[in-house]
Amino acid sequence: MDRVLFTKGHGTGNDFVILGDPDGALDLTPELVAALCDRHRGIGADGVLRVVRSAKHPDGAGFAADAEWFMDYWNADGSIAEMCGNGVRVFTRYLLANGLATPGPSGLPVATRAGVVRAVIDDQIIAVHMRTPDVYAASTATVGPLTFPGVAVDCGNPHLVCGLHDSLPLSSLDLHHAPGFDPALFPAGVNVEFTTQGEPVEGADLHVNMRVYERGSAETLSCGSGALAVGAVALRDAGLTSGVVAVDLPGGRLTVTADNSAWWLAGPAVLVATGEVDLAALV
Ligand SMILES: N[C@@H](CCC[C@H](N)C(=O)O)C(=O)O
Repeated sequence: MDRVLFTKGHGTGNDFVILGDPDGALDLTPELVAALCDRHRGIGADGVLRVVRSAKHPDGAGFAADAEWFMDYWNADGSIAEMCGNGVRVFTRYLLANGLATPGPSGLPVATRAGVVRAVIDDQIIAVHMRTPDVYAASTATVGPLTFPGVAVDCGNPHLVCGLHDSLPLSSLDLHHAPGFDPALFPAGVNVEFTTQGEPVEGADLHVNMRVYERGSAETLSCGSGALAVGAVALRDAGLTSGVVAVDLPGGRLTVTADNSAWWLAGPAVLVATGEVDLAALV
């Protein structure tokens, strides 16, 4: 199976190579994923989404009764992650575009390593009912000589949200290298979000600007689960248990809504290309 069909898509600039593999026949390896995501020698992406029937993947089989499709998510370096908020939204767009699923009255269930989430489609915007983020510990991140206090948040995958003082713009951070973090608190690594408070925007209770350095993918234009973590910390810091948080990232705006303990992540999800890749030419 040297030649394989792929689709390229993104959610607010967080881009993915999507591989339709309903029966789990593809021998996806860390090396192959890293080669596909290589922006010079491969297709180029922040990660790979394998679209596989839950029943046909060992990590998805336990969810097969609740969700037909499993998002097998891989970071650009070939590592596997539990959750990808933008990935779920792009994955849903792929299912719809290829006639692989039809949303029911309560949306479209998608299985992930962090459990089953539900996507609701409103034209260009896809909103996902995410699991409740758990804000659980104080920690720090370092960028060069700078140390930033932060808060650990579990969104199914690990996050560390660090608020910057108003005097330090987000653009001043050098995120060419991975921020330092406490490996005792994050033994499997962590996605690090840096935030500043935004000006008031219409339709949102809070507005936050954010940059992210993702575990396994370096700095990306957007991170959905990161935005969820940032939204949870912003609401907590404002003393709110529900509300709407507009999160502006380099790739665009995501909206986090907490409503009666239900947490939603919403934003655009776009498919931009389809093609055929010669796997033998990659590695
Ligand atoms: N960009 C994703 C998160 C992808 C996984 C992350 N890099 C990890 O290793 O946990 C998102 O939109 O949530």
